[in-house]
Amino acid sequence: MSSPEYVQFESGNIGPADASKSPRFAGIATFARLPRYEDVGHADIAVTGVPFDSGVSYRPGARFGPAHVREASRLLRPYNPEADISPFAEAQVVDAGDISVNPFSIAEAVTDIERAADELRAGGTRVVAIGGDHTLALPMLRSVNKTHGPVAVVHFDAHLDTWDTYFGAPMTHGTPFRRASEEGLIDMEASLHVGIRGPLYGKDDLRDDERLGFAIISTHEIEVEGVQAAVERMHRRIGDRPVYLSIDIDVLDPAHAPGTGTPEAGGMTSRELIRMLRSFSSTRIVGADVVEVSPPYDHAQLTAVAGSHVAYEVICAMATQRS
Ligand SMILES: N=C(N)NCCCC(=O)O
Ligand SMILES: [Zn+2]
Ligand SMILES: [Zn+2]
Repeated sequence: MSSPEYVQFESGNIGPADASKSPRFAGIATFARLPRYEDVGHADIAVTGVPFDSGVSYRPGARFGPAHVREASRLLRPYNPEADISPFAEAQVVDAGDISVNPFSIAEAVTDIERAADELRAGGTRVVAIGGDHTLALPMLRSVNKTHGPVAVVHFDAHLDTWDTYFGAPMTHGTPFRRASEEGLIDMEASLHVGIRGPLYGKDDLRDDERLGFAIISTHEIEVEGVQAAVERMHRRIGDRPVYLSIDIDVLDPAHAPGTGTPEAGGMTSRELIRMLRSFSSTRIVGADVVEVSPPYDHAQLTAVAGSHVAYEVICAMATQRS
């Protein structure tokens, strides 16, 4: 068994295994069949898995998300015609494997994730984390903050994730953005949630959320005003600030992404989400995550295909920018 033949671009970057030379269904899965970090030794952008779901409040399983997304990402191709970019030629993109996270202690796992993100980011590499549950956004933001200060968080999700505690636990998948706001990690003039919908605990959730520094573009608003109007409003708020993109796959309707822990009816289509993500190509993205893919509730890789394409679009938007 030989190792796959990677594409060598004129830019010097090493791309994915060549699907015309080694079948895309063969070999150990890396994201988009990219080389592993250790095969290249440096990276502009690193995809890393965070197999952690001890922060979920309902259905578990997202710990298996990274492996599932990698499997479904085998079919991604190296040229994105809509964005007119070959992301893996423009930037050296690698799969950095999974972060070793403690499944029995959320506090330790959060420390593990922050430390691993710090190490990956040390040489200027930008990290795209594949979850895992949404708890991981907190340590990712803590890491990014050390370089960039408070960033514009653009958070695609059905849920606010600015709740306070569950059973007294401060770090869960429903609370990362409240903690991040309290710690001064977010730019309170420029952060927003996109795709919010579904029942809340009460009106105070919205009052708290606003006080914590978030604006909301709801799924309802996207439906009534249209995707383009939502994109324009989003970018008016972000301006030219550094952006951290956090994408909970449950922002999609359960018809597009059934494999997730806390599904809510009436969500966006994957087409709408991809269109919104493409608008970030002119934005300085300093880090990103794609979270909450839970394979036990998935069917026919629907959610993993959506997750892998979402991560690919984020990489495309990042690839022409320098950190
Ligand atoms: N981050 C996600 N996916 N869900 C948060 C739901 C929190 C709740 O149980 O109300
Ligand atoms: Zn959610
Ligand atoms: Zn979430």
